[in-house]
Amino acid sequence: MASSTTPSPVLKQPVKLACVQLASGSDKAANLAHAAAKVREAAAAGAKIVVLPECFNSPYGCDHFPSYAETLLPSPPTEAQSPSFHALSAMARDNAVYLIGGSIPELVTTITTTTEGTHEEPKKTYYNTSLTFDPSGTLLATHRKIHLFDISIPGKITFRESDVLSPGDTLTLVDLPPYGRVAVAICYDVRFPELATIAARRGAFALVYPGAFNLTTGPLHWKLLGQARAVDNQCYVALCSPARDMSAGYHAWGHSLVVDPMAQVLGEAGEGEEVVVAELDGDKIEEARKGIPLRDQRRFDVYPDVSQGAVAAKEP
Ligand SMILES: NC(=O)CC(=O)C(=O)O
Repeated sequence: MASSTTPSPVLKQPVKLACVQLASGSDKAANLAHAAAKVREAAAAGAKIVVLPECFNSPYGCDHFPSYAETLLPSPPTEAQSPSFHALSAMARDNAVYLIGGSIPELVTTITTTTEGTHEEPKKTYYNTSLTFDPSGTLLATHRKIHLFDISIPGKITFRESDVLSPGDTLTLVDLPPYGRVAVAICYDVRFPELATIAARRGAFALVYPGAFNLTTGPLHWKLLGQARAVDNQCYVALCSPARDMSAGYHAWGHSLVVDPMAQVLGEAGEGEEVVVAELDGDKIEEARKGIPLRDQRRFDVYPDVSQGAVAAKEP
């Protein structure tokens, strides 16, 4: 059995988190300006942690990733390399909030030598990448979507991010003092419970997923997965979607939500633009863990603890 200890609270003081369910179009500069206005609105509502959706500065789709991709490395990039980096940094700084900046397509260009060794040619690799900034506008963490969205449901939806994107390979934990630690992952990553479990056992008080489910999987799984990750790990979960746009190529489900450690939905958007604000309270995590003491009842003599051993993680 797991040992019985009394860990210190993972969320050290209550904090308001906002999911900004954003309408984005094809004009990147307009998307960034609009995001800035909505982050301001979230901050004015008292949020100290603000979350934007997956691909908040572009339409979502494999055809769009290369044309919207920005160069983030070496960090910090120039304004020309990544206008989104600079816009997100300014949004965090201007509003004095932690900003989990949804995701943007990232371009990494590497120079490779051809097999003949005669000349070099650039190789382009694309990622779906989330940037987290602190209230001074400093970059705290970069998460590259680990599990690419490759699905095929006949007659409904086929999507293959791996046709264009490469997967990230590290779990991302970010310290947000004075509150505590969150995990950041992106959309399809929410379907992989191991990732969430490792993050929670490594002290995350919230699992934050910018995401963009669709009209097939959204109604079936979006809320279910948010509640499942919360109840499995007895922590908060935030899922932040783009607003639905039926004129776009990809129809996002919307329904951004925040779930508490007992799997109760604290706030949920509809389909359109909305800012969902919820107060996260460390006592709720401790109450859930005390009342249903899973952490003391685990049977690591029967199955392994996935959070132990070699995990590729960016620890803060
Ligand atoms: N868009 C995603 O990455 C995931 C998704 O829509 C789903 O899992 O369903």
